[in-house]
Amino acid sequence: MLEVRNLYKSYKTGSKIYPVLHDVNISINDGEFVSIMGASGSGKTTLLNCISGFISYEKGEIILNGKRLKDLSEEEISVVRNENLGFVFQDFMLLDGLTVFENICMPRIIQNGDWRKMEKEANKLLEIFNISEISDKFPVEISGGQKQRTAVARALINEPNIILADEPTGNLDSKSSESVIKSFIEVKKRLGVTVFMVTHDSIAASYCDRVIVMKDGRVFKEIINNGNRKEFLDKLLNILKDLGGDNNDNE
Ligand SMILES: Nc1ncnc2c1ncn2[C@@H]1O[C@H](COP(=O)(O)OP(=O)(O)OP(=O)(O)O)[C@@H](O)[C@H]1O
Repeated sequence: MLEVRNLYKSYKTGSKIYPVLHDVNISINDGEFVSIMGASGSGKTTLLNCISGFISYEKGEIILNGKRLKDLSEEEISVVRNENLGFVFQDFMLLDGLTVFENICMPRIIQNGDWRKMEKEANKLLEIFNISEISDKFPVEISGGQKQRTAVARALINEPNIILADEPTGNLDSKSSESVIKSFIEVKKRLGVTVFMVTHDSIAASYCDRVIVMKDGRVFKEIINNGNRKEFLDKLLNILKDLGGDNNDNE
């Protein structure tokens, strides 16, 4: 369970203070796949970075697996980050000199984990994401979609229960985007992992259980997917149209 309660965050530049998040309240259930959308500058990445413990905030609470982030030391936050969270970024962040298999194992190698257990888990992830055949290839030899699926597998090697993804389909064509989103659905179904994704891609968001739309640092609307993806996408597009601005890459 991930909860954000009455969150306020501002940035200070020189003597000026720029408020970015105002009284944000979000609650995400275990195993839910939730997207966060909204115009550029509405505070989506800031919210994700607060949840990751990468940046501080002035007021409010973030509760991850029952732990209030504010009560934790830097060291304890790092432990939560390593054990409970997996990260996926727009730019994949794979190491060019390592194969797909080695990239996936990297977070576990850093932790000096049990090699045989790691190998077994990496093989399971390769199979889930349909990348077993490219496990010995290097990032330069694979497609964008395969790179991102490798990155999702890497995010899961330490068995987190929450994946935080910032624009995971931002650098992909529509077919590769779909393959990445389907990998998140697999993650949710087979491993029960919660996925929280920032995106401008309404097609990608239409696969989610719920979409939270932000406007000017506030939660503007929440839309629940009742199972009809086409209907959900139409609803989403209408809300984004009402928002105006550059909030939708698919229009
Ligand atoms: N480190 C920072 N220092 C000062 N201001 C910042 C900083 N990071 C972000 N901002 C400002 O905070 C606001 C929210 O930024 P944020 O990146 O969270 O928005 P976003 O909704 O993720 O935007 P985008 O969709 O373009 O990625 C913007 O006005 C941005 O300029």
